[in-house]
Amino acid sequence: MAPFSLHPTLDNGFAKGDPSFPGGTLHCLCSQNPVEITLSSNVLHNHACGCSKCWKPKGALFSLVAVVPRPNLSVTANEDKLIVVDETAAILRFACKECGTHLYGRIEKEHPFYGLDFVHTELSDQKGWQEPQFAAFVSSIIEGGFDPAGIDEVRTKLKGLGLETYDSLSPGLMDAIATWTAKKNGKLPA
Ligand SMILES: N[C@@H](CCC(=O)N[C@@H](CSCO)C(=O)NCC(=O)O)C(=O)O
Ligand SMILES: [Zn+2]
Ligand SMILES: [Zn+2]
Repeated sequence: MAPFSLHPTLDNGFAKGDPSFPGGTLHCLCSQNPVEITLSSNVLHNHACGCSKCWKPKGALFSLVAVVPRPNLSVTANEDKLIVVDETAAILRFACKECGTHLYGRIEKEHPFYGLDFVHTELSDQKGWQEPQFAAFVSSIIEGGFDPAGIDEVRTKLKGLGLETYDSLSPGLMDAIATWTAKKNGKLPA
């Protein structure tokens, strides 16, 4: 198998975050007039995502993506450079039109994760953000062109980093989605 990069933050191991970290700023990769967002809290559910929609740094197989309550996110510089990459997706991903970096993803329709914004903490210069908790949508990297013969090696590397691997989201998040659906369709009390 040719060498591959899971993600620059994962390849050589990563440090645990600081549970009392108060939040900070994230910025796109433009050298001039970068778009900046400010988070007023740490993130939750940080995870590696192999899906084709989440933003990945160049050469990486995975995205690192986390959520933050929507009221805790504000765009604090150069908002005029943001565009939505796919208006049809559930998660509307706001990207810098110059460098292509996704700053945040927001849900505007009825959805189990309505009220949570999706962010990439690697875009921050600060330390203390929650560390990755698991790897999601691992098989989806094949949709992106990864050789299926190498997928066991990918799962082994992720597990070696302490990240359990799933081909959708983690059981906790899948249960949260199922609970939301059951309440919506009346199978469970709202
Ligand atoms: N195989 C597909 C999977 C795409 C997918 O369903 N992605 C998830 C997770 S993104 C963050 O964890 C999702 O919820 N997508 C909704 C959206 O992107 O709007 C693929 O690889 O494309
Ligand atoms: Zn940019
Ligand atoms: Zn994803």
